[in-house]
Amino acid sequence: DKVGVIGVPSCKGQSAGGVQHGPKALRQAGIIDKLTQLGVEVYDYGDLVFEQFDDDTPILGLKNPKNIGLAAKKISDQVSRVIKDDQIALTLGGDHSLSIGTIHGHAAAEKNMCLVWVDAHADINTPLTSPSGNVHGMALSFLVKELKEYIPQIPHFEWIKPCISAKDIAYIGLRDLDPGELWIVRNMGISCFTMHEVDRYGIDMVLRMSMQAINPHGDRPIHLSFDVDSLDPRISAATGTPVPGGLSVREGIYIAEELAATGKLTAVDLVEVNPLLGTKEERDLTVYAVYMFIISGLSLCVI
Ligand SMILES: N[C@@]1(C(=O)O)CN(C[C@@H]2CCCCN2)C[C@@H]1CCC[B-](O)(O)O
Ligand SMILES: [Mn+2]
Ligand SMILES: [Mn+2]
Ligand SMILES: [Mn+2]
Repeated sequence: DKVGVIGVPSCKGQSAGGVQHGPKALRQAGIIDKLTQLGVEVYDYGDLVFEQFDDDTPILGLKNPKNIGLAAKKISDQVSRVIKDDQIALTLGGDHSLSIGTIHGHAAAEKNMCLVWVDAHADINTPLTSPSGNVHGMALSFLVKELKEYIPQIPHFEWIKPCISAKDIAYIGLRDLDPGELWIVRNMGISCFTMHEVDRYGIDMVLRMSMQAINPHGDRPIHLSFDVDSLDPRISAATGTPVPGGLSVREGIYIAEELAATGKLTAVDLVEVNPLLGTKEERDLTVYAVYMFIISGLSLCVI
């Protein structure tokens, strides 16, 4: 397989400075060199450049609508192009609001795609249920067809077409949801494997149940959106919203390997690495965990 790497130095979906340096930190870890050494054909599209707009007033509490809405459009177009070029779109973030663009772009290129969201959080607050106004916690609400009636008109978001159904999504690693998200996940029937299910069934069974739910015939392109805060903070402290009791590195790697082994992995987001948070050791460990995650997975794509 071929892999197209897209850097997205986004930070406006949340409030901790530094996450925009995630792409640089992941590149410096040597992801591209290692994949190349392993025989993966890698195309590096560099980092997307986003025009900065200072006149960006919050709307209904949602912060940075203009910057995020316009950035997401660029991301969507780029991811679409990469997938249409028959490459796996590997997006290096940046905060999780970038997934508005990557999932929208993936669906534009592969309308039958399905989504595995690995995260401590559901990131499905609507602008009206969000406790923070940070778009990284709302990304999915703009994309899920069944939520359309609950989403108010947001300037610069009008171009976003909901492109995925609740039944096409599987969550893994959840352990910190807001009340509005809990209602949505329960009432929309989204497959949800929290850390409780990971403890109870083990990661292999959780993956089998996830695929049974969203990709039973193994014919659908898979979008894997990986928030580094899905991992336990002891191995991924350099992130904006850490939550105790997360996945081990081995569980994370297993997810990447199993999804890659399906041969249907078509897009991967690596998000929320913030090199400015935590000590140097914590940063290096966080980056290394993401490196191991992606190398283990994509190196299987060579076979
Ligand atoms: N649901 C949230 C939102 O702001 O919407 C609230 N939460 C922080 C809050 C801290 C106090 C205890 C309850 N949680 C962060 C999350 C977004 C994470 C976005 B991600 O991309 O990092 O997953
Ligand atoms: Mn998270
Ligand atoms: Mn997230
Ligand atoms: Mn986070």
